[in-house]
Amino acid sequence: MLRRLLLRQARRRHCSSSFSSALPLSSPTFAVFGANTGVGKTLVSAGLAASLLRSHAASPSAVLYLKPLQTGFPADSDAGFLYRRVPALVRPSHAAHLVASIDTLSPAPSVETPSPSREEAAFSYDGEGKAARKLLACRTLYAWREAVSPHLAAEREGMTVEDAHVRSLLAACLAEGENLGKGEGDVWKLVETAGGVASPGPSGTLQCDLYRHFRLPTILVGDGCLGGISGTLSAYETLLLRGYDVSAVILEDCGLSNDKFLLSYLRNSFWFA
Ligand SMILES: C[C@H](N)[C@H](N)CCCCCC(=O)O
Repeated sequence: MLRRLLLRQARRRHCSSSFSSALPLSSPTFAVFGANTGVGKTLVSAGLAASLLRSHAASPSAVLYLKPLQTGFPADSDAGFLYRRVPALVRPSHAAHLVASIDTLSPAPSVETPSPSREEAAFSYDGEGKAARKLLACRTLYAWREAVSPHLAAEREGMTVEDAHVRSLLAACLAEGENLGKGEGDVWKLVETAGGVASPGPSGTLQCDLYRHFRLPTILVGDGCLGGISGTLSAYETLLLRGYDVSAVILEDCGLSNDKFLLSYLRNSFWFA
């Protein structure tokens, strides 16, 4: 259901910049933004990747997960989380052969890079019928050691990156991802941002501005905890004001029914009209 909704949104995407027009519409591509850090963007990305890869149809044949900015690395590695956890989530499903890979393109000099810098693992699942081959590629673009905001890590660790470089490396990875499926089925792509919608990137530019050029349809991971209604609405409106299409708002249930309030508020709001 969510997949169908996201697919419809991806196809409705307007092509208003050189980056977005370069992204083929056959590859549903989503930005995953959060109302704050720690709200579960990586869990949602992992769940989405697993549910796409569980499909026993040939398509989608691949999921490309990109984490453009990772701090706290390598202890914090959202790409690592998907690489380790998604194969286990695929396991109970249908016949499939999954190849998962992980790599990091540009770690700061202060980072102790895992060795080898690229890993790959293959999984075969028992099941009936013809096994569909699937790929999961998890990639971190820039990584810093300290678990702080990217602008601060960049300053402290002497690796600042200009916005144009972040964008062009991201664009190159998205374009390269086209070859993942080898034409056997759609390639879905997820771009998980760092922290909240307005958390700064390495140059200090807010990430909601940094990635605006791509015009990616967006999944907002809201906050189901106390204070999360306000945080989620602020994040949502921050995205809408910048012209993002927010395809879905997903939040953890912390027992406060934040989802019910948000749904009823948004249904009656100017934004939803
Ligand atoms: C350390 C970990 N990687 C976090 N997700 C980074 C979050 C940065 C948030 C910056 C901020 O908005 O104050």
